[in-house]
Amino acid sequence: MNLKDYVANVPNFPKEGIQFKDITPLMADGEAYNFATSQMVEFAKAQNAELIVGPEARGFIFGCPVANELKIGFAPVRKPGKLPRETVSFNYDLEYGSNTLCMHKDAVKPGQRVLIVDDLLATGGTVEATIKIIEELGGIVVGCAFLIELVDLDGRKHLGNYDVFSLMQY
Ligand SMILES: O=P(O)(O)OC[C@H]1O[C@H](OP(=O)(O)OP(=O)(O)O)[C@H](O)[C@@H]1O
Ligand SMILES: Nc1ncnc2[nH]cnc12
Repeated sequence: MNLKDYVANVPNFPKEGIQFKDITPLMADGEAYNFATSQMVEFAKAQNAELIVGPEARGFIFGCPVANELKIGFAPVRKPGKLPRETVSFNYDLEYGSNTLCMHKDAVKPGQRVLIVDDLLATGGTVEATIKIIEELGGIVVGCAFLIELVDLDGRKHLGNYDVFSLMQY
């Protein structure tokens, strides 16, 4: 299966100059969606992940099915003001704009093996912020899995010591 057949490129969204990768056609096709999450499940098994962490909102789309298939937990990374209990937060820059991300303080157990799952690696700011939060909470990041990697933006420069898995590269 060629997963790229299920990704629509949208020029100049949400800003001039951005080539936006729209994953909704992939999500709409049950076979393609299942194929993509199954590949992430295999990576999660190989890394002996005990918890999946996914950033709002598109990280939920891939992280939750992976966690559910493995019968392990999922912990959300969210934008400020969304999580109701005590949080840890981190600021970062995006390909378009900047952001702050938060996790509940008790979302990760000290020593727990955590796999980060998201739809897309661009500049790497989101995954770097997520790693910082997980490690502050005492978790061990055993890898990062993405549906799409935008290689020209070199997000891997933030991920030198981590195992990175991506299903499609542009
Ligand atoms: O590698 P980076 O440069 O950090 O970019 C990648 C992030 O950007 C997108 O999320 P976005 O912040 O647009 O939020 P959304 O998932 O809620 O649309 C995408 O889903 C990744 O999480
Ligand atoms: N080019 C892009 N397409 C889709 N999501 C993104 N998140 C950051 N950059 C993106």
